[in-house]
Amino acid sequence: MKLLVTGGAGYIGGVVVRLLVDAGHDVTVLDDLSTGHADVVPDGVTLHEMSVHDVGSVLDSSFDGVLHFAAKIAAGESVQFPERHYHTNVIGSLALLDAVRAARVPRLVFSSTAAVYGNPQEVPITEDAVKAPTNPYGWTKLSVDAAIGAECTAHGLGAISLRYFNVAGAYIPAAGDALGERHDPETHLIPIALDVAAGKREKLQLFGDDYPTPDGTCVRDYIHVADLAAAHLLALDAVEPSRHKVYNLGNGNGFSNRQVVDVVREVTGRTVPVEMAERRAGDPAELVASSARAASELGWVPQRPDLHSIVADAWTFYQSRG
Ligand SMILES: NC(=O)c1ccc[n+]([C@@H]2O[C@H](COP(=O)([O-])OP(=O)(O)OC[C@H]3O[C@@H](n4cnc5c(N)ncnc54)[C@H](O)[C@@H]3O)[C@@H](O)[C@H]2O)c1
Ligand SMILES: O=c1ccn([C@@H]2O[C@H](COP(=O)(O)OP(=O)(O)O[C@H]3O[C@H](CO)[C@H](O)[C@H](O)[C@H]3O)[C@@H](O)[C@H]2O)c(=O)[nH]1
Repeated sequence: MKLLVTGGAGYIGGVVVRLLVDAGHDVTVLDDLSTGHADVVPDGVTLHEMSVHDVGSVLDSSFDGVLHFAAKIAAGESVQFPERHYHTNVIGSLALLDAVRAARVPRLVFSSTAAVYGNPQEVPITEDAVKAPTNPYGWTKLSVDAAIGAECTAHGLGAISLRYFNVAGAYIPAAGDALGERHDPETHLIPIALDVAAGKREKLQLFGDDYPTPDGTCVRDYIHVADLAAAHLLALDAVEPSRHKVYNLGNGNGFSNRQVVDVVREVTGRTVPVEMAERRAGDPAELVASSARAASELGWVPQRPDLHSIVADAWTFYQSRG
């Protein structure tokens, strides 16, 4: 298939691009490099360095599908600067839908998120659970999911929203460069904890220990980036015209922030000094996925569900970067 990948120079999009190219697809990347890196895009893949708001100048009827990763991603930032998230995630995605409609591109795979659920009434969270985001980031993704659903009904697009839980780890291929998280500034727990383990930061601040969870810190469900990426290839094959399908992607195992730090200590063999800090605004207490629908309908089976291997791959990548 001829595919456009927005955000394909980013952490997750970059791994998906690699898998798509390996599977023989003809891939084009659109990315403004605001958080991504041009060196992630493989040789032979065209990179349009531009904003998703201008995607209409690139997309034409020769494309068979779009995978849409380009977004602002930090939930905490979205509380302080909601306008950034609405501008990129909502207005940018509406520009993409306009371009998809104009060019009659038949397939869309969208990066949605566990943040659409907010504080769940039950865990594990199924796709039918109540959606009550606790931060603007989650609201932007929920509103785009709704816009995509309406687009499919009205105009015949076939789309899949993949609701990722917490993506972590690195893609370590047998040959070629490894790909992992390189956000600047970094906001995610695991890469920050690795920074502390490596001595690049003095200590890890843990945001809140008074949540209604077993040890008081937030609980998350970590999914290996390579497992997550594999789901996108399955989704491309599962798209059906005029339908919008939604799948949660996680391992179904919750780890508290303290437990994550313990795993980082075990994997690295280093000390990770921790300092308790205030809650970070917008954080839901617990996000753990039921991915039963993705298993039964997409045939998706994570190959690296163990948090130790996820952190070990992140550490291998971290060390490879010196
Ligand atoms: N990382 C996670 O745990 C997680 C969890 C759930 C959902 N997601 C979603 O997955 C997607 C990818 O996340 P990621 O972790 O790879 O983040 P990332 O920041 O590494 O990648 C995002 C990419 O989009 C690009 N981009 C941002 N704004 C753009 C714009 N206006 N125009 C064009 N390109 C733009 C960035 O340069 C970057 O390359 C996002 O949509 C995010 O919301 C991520
Ligand atoms: O220095 C830090 C960084 C994070 N945390 C805590 O670690 C947990 C995980 O935080 P992350 O920032 O790593 O991830 P989030 O759960 O906030 O969000 C991530 O996963 C979500 C899905 O669950 C989203 O889609 C989002 O894009 C992605 O950033 C939270 O309780 C957070 O407060 C700390 O205590 N200290």
